[in-house]
Amino acid sequence: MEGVDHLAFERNKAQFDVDEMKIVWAGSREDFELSDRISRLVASDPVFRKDDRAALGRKELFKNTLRKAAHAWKRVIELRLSGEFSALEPEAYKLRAFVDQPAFTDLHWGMFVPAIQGQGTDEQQQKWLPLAYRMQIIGCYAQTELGHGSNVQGLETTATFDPKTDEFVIHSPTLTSSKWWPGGLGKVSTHAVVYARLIIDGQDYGVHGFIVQLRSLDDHLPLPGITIGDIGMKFGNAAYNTMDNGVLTFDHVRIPRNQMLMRVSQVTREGKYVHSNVPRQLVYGTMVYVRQKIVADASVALSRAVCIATRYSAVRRQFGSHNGGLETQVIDYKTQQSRLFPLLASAYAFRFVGEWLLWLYTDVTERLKAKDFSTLPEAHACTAGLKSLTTTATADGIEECRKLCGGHGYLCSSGLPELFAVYVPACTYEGDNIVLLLQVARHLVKTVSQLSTGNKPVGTTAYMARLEQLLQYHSDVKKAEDWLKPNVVLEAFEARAARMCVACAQNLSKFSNPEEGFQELAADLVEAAVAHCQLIVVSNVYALSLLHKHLGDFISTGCIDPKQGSLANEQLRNLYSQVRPNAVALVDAYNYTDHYLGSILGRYDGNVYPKLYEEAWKDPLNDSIVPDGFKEYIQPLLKQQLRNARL
Ligand SMILES: CCCCCCCC/C=C\CCCC(=O)SCCNC(=O)CCNC(=O)[C@H](O)C(C)(C)COP(=O)(O)OP(=O)(O)OC[C@H]1O[C@@H](n2cnc3c(N)ncnc32)[C@H](O)[C@@H]1OP(=O)(O)O
Ligand SMILES: Cc1cc2nc3c(=O)[nH]c(=O)nc-3n(C[C@H](O)[C@H](O)[C@H](O)COP(=O)(O)OP(=O)(O)OC[C@H]3O[C@@H](n4cnc5c(N)ncnc54)[C@H](O)[C@@H]3O)c2cc1C
Repeated sequence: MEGVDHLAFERNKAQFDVDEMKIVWAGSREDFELSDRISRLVASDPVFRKDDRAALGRKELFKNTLRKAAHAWKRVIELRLSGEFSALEPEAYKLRAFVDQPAFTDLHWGMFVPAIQGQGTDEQQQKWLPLAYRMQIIGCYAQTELGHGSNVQGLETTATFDPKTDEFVIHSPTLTSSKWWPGGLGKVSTHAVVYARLIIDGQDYGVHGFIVQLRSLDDHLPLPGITIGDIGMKFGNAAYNTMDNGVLTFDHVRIPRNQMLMRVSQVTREGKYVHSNVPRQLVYGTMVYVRQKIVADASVALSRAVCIATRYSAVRRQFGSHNGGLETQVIDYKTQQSRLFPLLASAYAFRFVGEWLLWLYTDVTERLKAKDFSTLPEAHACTAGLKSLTTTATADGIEECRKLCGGHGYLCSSGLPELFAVYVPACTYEGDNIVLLLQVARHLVKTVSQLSTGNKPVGTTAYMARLEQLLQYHSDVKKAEDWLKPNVVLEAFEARAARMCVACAQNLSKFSNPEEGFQELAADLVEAAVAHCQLIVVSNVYALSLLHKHLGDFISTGCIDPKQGSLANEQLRNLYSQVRPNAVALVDAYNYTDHYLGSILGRYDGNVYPKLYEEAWKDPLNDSIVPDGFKEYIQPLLKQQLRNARL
């Protein structure tokens, strides 16, 4: 029934203050009030309706996205939600909150602007950032090519310095050098930060960033020498098809020398290459920035799915009726809890580890300003590893939430198929998850190999300093509640990670060619990297469900024995019983509007069945009783069969 809260009985079970938890989830009371205000504005604005996406064709879908993005920008300005232009991120995130689907603005604010901020000189920032902040130009991040994405050093686009004219000539020498994938590139962006091989006097200086104008600011047509378009439909119906991921080729396009991003390296008027004594990897800085943002994104995406699955699990009843009484809520089945509650915990865990990663990223950014590069390897390893870990867990978690909702989870009106289709490329973009874990593994093996030189590991590898102890470690857990002691859990995770890293390092040492060994042992190295990254999350937040899921590692590395593993599982069941009365309240704390969730199963009021039934009839297929095509194709067949039967 309208207006009735079918989940009130669940909400009354909460054993904590939901309003306080809303502040915790939002990060601060100010952030909560702003996000609450924006989400309600969006929900009440017909421009931001989402229920029509599945029925729109690609062109209408994209046009509608442009309309939403333009309206969102106007509303951000009208409502004075736009802080000082220097306060970049709130703009980006406010726009995303309004538009709430992949759009060119993600890349303008999320990559084009940060690339100029991180790799542009002060003069270049003063010239380009005000144009970008006011959206007088629209930018994208054009790095990936048809032939190379993971291997950035393999990019083929060239930027050849011409001393006669003081210009770079940007060119696509091969088909595989075509820029391919950049979001916002296909139909909208007027400019791009293009990553290309710097060539001076025949010498290749490797990949650098260049600001290139792609389209006229008058008629939006591609400039001379530029061939540009969309790469075509992607996974899912609406999903990422609201984004114009593009293809771009250059035919000897000339740009002024001062459009090479020159904070890290410079080219003088005379054509001399100057590489100030900073790590060349600073050219990758934008990717590091986005990877830490993607960890925060993971907590949002996973919490949306968990909110839907938790509320529906409390509404759905199946079996268990006695004497005509109510059937059992599926959330009370221990199997449902063992699948759902770890995801509920993960959403919170990723939210908090994302805060920690933002602190780490901010710290390394401040250090870089002071030419302190000491924590750059740690920042790279943590952003790469946590981006990989959280996106894999979130993509798998959204799919699990669909399954937790049974058949109705497969309906578009559940919101889960669209959420999954939009989310899963996160396991690939901003770095393929396996490639990134291999980066973490390199960092870990290097750390272990340097222990013998007296090099003291710091940051998230500090536990390696206690290697002797960790290699002797065996948990002294004797009863289930011992697993509630944070130090008991932490030591087990440290020992597991240390032992897996040392085992890899020892096996690598058997290879005369280290690179060959690394390739041969890559699968083991990835597992060791996962163990290390899970330790980072655990040391910042949570554990037991991970320990249970990876029990094989803990037992095979001798950290715990099977009995202790079963005690952990027993304690996990006890914890599920403690979570159960708070489950609905814990997802209410995300403070998501029904509009934002876009899910009938996840409605705040739990009024699922009437709304599911109502929604079905809106499908265009129900516009006619007899569907188009039936009389043309099927009825003749039926009649023929009937005639044959009478013969
Ligand atoms: C509104 C805000 C929105 C924000 C978010 C919105 C969501 C956006 C949606 C979609 C965006 C998607 C955009 C993209 O996909 S952009 C393209 C992304 N591409 C990649 O991520 C490419 C991945 N590949 C790489 O990063 C590199 O190729 C590499 C795998 C790291 C290898 O690089 P390279 O060959 O140069 O390096 P080596 O492996 O040989 O290592 C050499 C040493 O360099 C160190 N290193 C490597 N990378 C970094 C780094 N980023 N920072 C610091 N140091 C780095 C490495 O550790 C080695 O060090 P050592 O000491 O061992 O020598
Ligand atoms: C939705 C979406 C949006 C994107 N947006 C942008 C954008 O705005 N700008 C941009 O520049 N790019 C963008 N990209 C491109 C994206 O960054 C790349 O696709 C990503 O970096 C992966 O690279 P790849 O496609 O070359 O994968 P590949 O590296 O070809 O991966 C294929 C397989 O090879 C494996 N593999 C590769 N190298 C190794 C290795 N050394 N060891 C072991 N296994 C390996 C991978 O694990 C994977 O299983 C986007 C991609 C998507 C899907």
